[in-house]
Amino acid sequence: MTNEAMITYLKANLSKKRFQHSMRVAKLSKDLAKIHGADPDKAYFAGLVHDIAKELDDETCLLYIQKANIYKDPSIEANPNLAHGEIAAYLLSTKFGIDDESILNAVRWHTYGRANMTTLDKIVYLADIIEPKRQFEHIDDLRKIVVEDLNAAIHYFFDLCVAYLSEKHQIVHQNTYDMLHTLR
Ligand SMILES: Nc1ncnc2c1ncn2[C@@H]1O[C@H](COP(=O)(O)OP(=O)(O)O)[C@@H](O)[C@H]1O
Repeated sequence: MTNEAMITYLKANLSKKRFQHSMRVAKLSKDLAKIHGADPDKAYFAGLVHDIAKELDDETCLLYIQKANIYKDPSIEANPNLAHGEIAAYLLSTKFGIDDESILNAVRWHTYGRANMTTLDKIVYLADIIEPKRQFEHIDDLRKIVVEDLNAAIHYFFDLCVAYLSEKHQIVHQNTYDMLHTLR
């Protein structure tokens, strides 16, 4: 599937806000791939499609969680839409014929990470968090660290994320701890 065809699909099927976010994540993922030695075209495409399932309601997410046999971490039990990355990878492979595992994995794990993240996984995970329209305390520091060192950026974001999630009384997905323990 070409970038153009996917952009047309996303424009027609996502809200304007989500579509524009996806375009920014695609562009930033491509730029980061050039800096950190990943494939810029794969990074662009993964960024483009990362949120293809983000606007599904909880009922539909639960359906796909069953269908795709997605592990029901307590954080997902509490918030089925948290699994939108894993659902997106399932949809991209079954409905769009995308078979590049490195792209599917970057999409699959973009929200909570996984053990042994690849450079492409890290790029899409971080691009989603720091795309130009995001705004939160310490984001400018985080943006600098992302350019220097992807692993350090993930550690830095984790501390912010834990504080943010505990404020919202949300549970950190187990994969996020696995990601941190295996970063290299
Ligand atoms: N339960 C969770 N476990 C681990 N990481 C999470 C969890 N919820 C959110 N995150 C991380 O925090 C970021 C911001 O979360 P949130 O504001 O809920 O999502 P978004 O702004 O993408 O809609 C996500 O992109 C993800 O990296």
